[in-house]
Amino acid sequence: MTVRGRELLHVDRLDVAPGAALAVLGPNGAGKSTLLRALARLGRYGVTGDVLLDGHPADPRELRRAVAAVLQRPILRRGTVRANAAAGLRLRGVGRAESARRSAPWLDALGVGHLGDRDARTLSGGEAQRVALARALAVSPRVLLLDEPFAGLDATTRTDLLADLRAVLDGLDTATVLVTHDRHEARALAAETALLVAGRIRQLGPTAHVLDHPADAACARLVGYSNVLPPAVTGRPGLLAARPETCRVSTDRYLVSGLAVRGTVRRIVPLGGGTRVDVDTPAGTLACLGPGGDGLEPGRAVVVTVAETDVRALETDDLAPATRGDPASVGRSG
Ligand SMILES: Nc1ncnc2c1ncn2[C@@H]1O[C@H](COP(=O)(O)OP(=O)(O)OP(=O)(O)O)[C@@H](O)[C@H]1O
Repeated sequence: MTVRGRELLHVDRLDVAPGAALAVLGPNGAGKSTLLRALARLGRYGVTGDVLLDGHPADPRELRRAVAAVLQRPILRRGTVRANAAAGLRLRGVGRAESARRSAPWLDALGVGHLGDRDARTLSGGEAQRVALARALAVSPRVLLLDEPFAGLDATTRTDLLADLRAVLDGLDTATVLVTHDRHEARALAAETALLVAGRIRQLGPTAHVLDHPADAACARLVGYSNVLPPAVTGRPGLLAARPETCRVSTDRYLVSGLAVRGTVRRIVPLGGGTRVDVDTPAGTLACLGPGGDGLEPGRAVVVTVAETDVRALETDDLAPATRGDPASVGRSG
């Protein structure tokens, strides 16, 4: 997919089966929204290739009928919640009474049936997003495109909504594509996950596997294995990666087992449930997330340690952040 000759997205193939959910996880600017626009054939882009429905190339009209989308900021119209939930069906030419009858169960399924008479513009962010989802699902879409719909919600609201949506989708034949930069959303909603970096899919497979066995440094950072260690530091072949949650800061000079990297404390960052200690090492700054930073101060010589079971070996040795135009290399994992 190109805009004015610049390639924004280069995806060889991406399949989502009826009833399945695929998460596309990528950092800001990776091309996630562009991918959804490509799937719905929206916008003025140069597109090479096809969007297939049931194996047949679909034209923009067919796609408009088959696809429903929910965006990060729900666009609700003036009027009641009930009228908003029915709006998608009304747009497709369904009569007023029939639209109301068919959309009401979706408001119930998403836990906002009791708000039917409320002015939609008085809803909280979480409630509004539930109404937007009900409106999308009411048209019985064959394809549901979700563009970071949970991003603006607080953690509890998001967790509840993800669980409710997952339960609703489980009973449907709808193929769902969720784009997000949050790996927890991918885990909560999708059986398969694709990692999109700089417009290309770098890894694709079962969500649990992709999130725990990143293929390269860019994928590792995306799924929370943000401490990437080159051979020069570990003395082992190939790149290794570890999650900050599994890295410990030790003032002990001797390590019994696992991986150890010497460094000096850069700063200590108190967080909600613990402390992050940033340690400057020859591998760059490593983050260690744990219960406390007691007895540590900036400048102190320490050792960052990781248990062997928490270290992941990356498939490629490319340390450089991915840039647009990299050759495509898609790891199918799992
Ligand atoms: N119409 C356009 N014209 C020019 N560049 C565009 C256009 N649409 C998108 N881009 C560029 O394509 C890249 C991908 O944009 P996109 O919005 O798809 O990223 P994203 O992964 O959804 O990011 P975010 O998480 O920040 O929303 C960005 O560099 C963006 O500036």
